[in-house]
Amino acid sequence: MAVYTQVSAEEMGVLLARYDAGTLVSAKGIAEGVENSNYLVDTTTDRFILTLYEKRVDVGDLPFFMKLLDHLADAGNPVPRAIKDKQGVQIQQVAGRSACLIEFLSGVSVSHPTAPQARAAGAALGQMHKALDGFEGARPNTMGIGDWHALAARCGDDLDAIAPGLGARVADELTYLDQHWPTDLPRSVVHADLFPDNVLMLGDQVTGVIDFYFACTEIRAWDVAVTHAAWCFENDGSGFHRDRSDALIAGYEDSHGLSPEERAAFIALARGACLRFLLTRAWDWLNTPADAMVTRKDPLAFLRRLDFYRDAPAGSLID
Ligand SMILES: Nc1ncnc2c1ncn2[C@@H]1O[C@H](COP(=O)(O)OP(=O)(O)OP(=O)(O)O)[C@@H](O)[C@H]1O
Ligand SMILES: N[C@@H](CCO)C(=O)O
Repeated sequence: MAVYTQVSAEEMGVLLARYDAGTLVSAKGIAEGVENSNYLVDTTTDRFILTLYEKRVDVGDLPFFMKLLDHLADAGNPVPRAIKDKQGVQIQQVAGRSACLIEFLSGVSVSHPTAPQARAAGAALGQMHKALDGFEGARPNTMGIGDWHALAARCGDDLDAIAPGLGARVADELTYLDQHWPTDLPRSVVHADLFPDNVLMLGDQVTGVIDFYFACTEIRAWDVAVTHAAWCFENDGSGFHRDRSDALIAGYEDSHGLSPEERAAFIALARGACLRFLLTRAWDWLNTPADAMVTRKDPLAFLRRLDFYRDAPAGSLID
């Protein structure tokens, strides 16, 4: 479920009156997602998403996210803008939460991408990276390599309760990444969470890229590595799909491209991507009661991916 905060029809009506967006016809809570409360809002003139920002989004970051989405949309990327009210305001207060009325984009997210869909996702990522070259906004990555030691320490011995030996495996990986993490690759603002559930598609076309709430300034190729780890395996981390991998990288090459230095660092970046999601999932796993309404995501799905990248011969994935 992802409706933590209830919004009454009266509150919804008061909100819509601030906009040139028609009057309320219906509003339904959206079940998908775990971070924020989302409603599908139909008015007499249009359809919108109403997002209320919950615990994980720092409201101080919202102006950065709005500027980023406006910049990407202006450059022709299929990302949803936050609608401006009659006064030009994008960030509102609804039911005690910061909230935005957001453009609705059509399409559905795929759970088992085909190679053509992976290619389209790679191309969409490259187009965004092109548009972000020179973008002036910046936001530190709060889930980057500098944060993984502390996150692992916070999980502590409980990692072994998820899987025997996981704590030692994480410690070894941190040592490897500290020694092999690239320091001189180009950086830019990146999406940082381009999983299939954050890409809306119609057939093989990308119709929407959503959920920019982890967007940050990072090594640009890390975004490719995150996307690769998210798209090229079975959801439980087993079964690497070589066809999706080739297609994803070909799509990215079509629209942006990787330098030889980025290619050389790709496996280390992908191992870092796996560790990031392993650790954040492990933390959530340990701190979300098993009977909570939110579905916990399996940290071991990223341990399996990590093992795959660790064992992949250098240059075997993207050459
Ligand atoms: N602009 C949009 N247009 C159409 N549908 C959207 C849009 N934004 C969100 N959705 C729908 O709402 C669902 C939840 O949105 P989202 O993934 O952003 O949730 P979240 O809780 O913020 O994040 P997370 O995926 O990290 O849990 C999406 O799966 C999608 O179906
Ligand atoms: N996409 C992430 C959740 C957001 O960080 C995951 O699947 O673990």
